[in-house]
Amino acid sequence: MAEEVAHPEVPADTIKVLITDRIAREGVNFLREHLPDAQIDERPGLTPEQLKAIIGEYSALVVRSETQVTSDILSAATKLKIVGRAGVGVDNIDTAAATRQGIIVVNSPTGNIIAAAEHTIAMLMALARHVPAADASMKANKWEKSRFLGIEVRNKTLGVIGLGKVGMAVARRAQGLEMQIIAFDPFVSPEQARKSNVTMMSLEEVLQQADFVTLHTSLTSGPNGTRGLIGEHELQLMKPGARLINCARGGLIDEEALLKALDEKHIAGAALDVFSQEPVRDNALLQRLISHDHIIATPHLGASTEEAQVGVATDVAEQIVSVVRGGFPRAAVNAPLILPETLKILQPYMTLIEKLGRLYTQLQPEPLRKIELTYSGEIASYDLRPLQAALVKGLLESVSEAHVNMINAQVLAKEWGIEIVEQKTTTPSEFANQVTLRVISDGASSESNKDNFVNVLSGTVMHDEPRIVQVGPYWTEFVPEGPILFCRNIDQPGMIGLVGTVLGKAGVNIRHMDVGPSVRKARSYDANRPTDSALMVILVDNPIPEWALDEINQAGNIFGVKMVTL
Ligand SMILES: NC(=O)c1ccc[n+]([C@@H]2O[C@H](COP(=O)([O-])OP(=O)(O)OC[C@H]3O[C@@H](n4cnc5c(N)ncnc54)[C@H](O)[C@@H]3O)[C@@H](O)[C@H]2O)c1
Ligand SMILES: O=C(O)[C@H](O)COP(=O)(O)O
Repeated sequence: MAEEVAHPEVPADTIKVLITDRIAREGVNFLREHLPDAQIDERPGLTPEQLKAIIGEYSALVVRSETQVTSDILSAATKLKIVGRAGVGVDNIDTAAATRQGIIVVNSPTGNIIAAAEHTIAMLMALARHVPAADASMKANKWEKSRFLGIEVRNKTLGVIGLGKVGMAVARRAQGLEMQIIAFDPFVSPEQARKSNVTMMSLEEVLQQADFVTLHTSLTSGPNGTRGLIGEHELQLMKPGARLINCARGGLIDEEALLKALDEKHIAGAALDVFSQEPVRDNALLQRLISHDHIIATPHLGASTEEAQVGVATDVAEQIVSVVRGGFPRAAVNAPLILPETLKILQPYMTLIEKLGRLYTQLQPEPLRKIELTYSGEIASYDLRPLQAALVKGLLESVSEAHVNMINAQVLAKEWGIEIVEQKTTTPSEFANQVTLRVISDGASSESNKDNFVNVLSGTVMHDEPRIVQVGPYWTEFVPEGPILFCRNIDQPGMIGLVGTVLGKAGVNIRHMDVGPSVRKARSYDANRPTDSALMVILVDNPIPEWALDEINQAGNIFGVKMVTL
């Protein structure tokens, strides 16, 4: 049974941050200093069951590589906004599940590069000179000078697999040791590598030519993933007597195959900081591996320097403070990066487009198939992903339990079978900047349904305030806010008076009213225009009683009234 966090005096809306792996004090202090009203709980060593039992209380979770943030745990994380990984690798976090739930996952992409690179060099030298075994021998009161004959690394070839941030830092340091560097990384161009005196080759060539092979790719699954990148075949390709180093991720090496290659003395040794299961304690295969004479093992210490731990902890703490205060993270693993300046410009359009979505679902509650979103004017030149997210939020939140944000909008739209197609033109249309939705719904009855008139919704922003300017086939202009009555009628004298009288009788105050002709007519005055339908948009101060809606609906020449709340 999970131990409850006892804070009975804490108000219900207090922000709570849970830290489940040990992080540097500086990170915890940063959180306490910048979120003075928040409750910061450090609970290292929780079992998955204990974590699941309490995670529902928290807005933010901070982990390193030990806590497994699985989809099962996230399913209980109803208030969670952000998972902060104080480090680089996020393979212990189910980011797909977090994305579906709209939870931001952030990491510290650069905080521990040097630490990891230096540990790799330490492993390289330890392998070359048998440092750990010699030390153990000394501690056993022996003096085995001739047993520990080493090799020099100068003029040897180091094969780097994964020439990213850590891989490149290792390459630079190894060049300082006068090693030749060859590398395999399908995403790095030979020209780019040449500038750093690194020769790119195929994986096979690197394995065949290197005296030391060091792994620095992230761990990914799937057909082109890196899981099991170094298996029996690859180990056999390595030069006889070569040495292997892994300070990246355990799953990159087939550990059984490695044990075999060592037992057969095909390779001379391996240095491992990471394992397919961590901690390795009760795993028989890993126990055999780490106790092998030609293995040097460390318990995932790559990032364990004072400097790196302060760096990653404060990096993640800063992002948590920003996100729980409604801002944006610097290094989100699952969110688009939108600059604050851009976001300021987009904000009123986000409100507008969310309201257009809400208006559509309330006027026309039918399953959607496709939405064509057209942006015209200068607004079209911005990164508009937040607007698409706002649309999905508007469409779905009034009809479902979904909590939509920039993280999960695309996934949710897909789950609901909604295809969103964007068109952008910087040439202004009717207004300087305009957003128009064209909706293709699933309703077979759409054409025949007399209430179905909302296939187009359009809006703009004036003085930083959203305005809806077209609803279906009608021109209009109103601020989408609060309870609004939509009433379609024959465009003839007396209709406004009729509706106004009923509302007066019901004691409903009209805040704003707009009567829009059909778009087939010009917005300007034309005494000879033919009789047509019109749309009354009536913003009211209080909800209209049912009987008053019925009375308006049943009056002659009115074909459809609908109340919405925006
Ligand atoms: N032991 C530790 O404590 C420790 C510390 C820091 C980082 N790491 C791990 O080190 C690894 C590298 O970190 P990084 O910050 O350099 O990441 P990075 O993303 O900067 O670099 C990874 C590189 O791998 C390359 N790559 C991807 N697929 C590949 C493949 N199939 N074959 C070869 N290369 C491939 C990428 O193109 C990229 O250049 C990660 O797994 C990270 O989790 C471990
Ligand atoms: O991915 C990382 O940042 C490293 O593997 C470090 O992991 P750790 O924070 O658990 O030491």
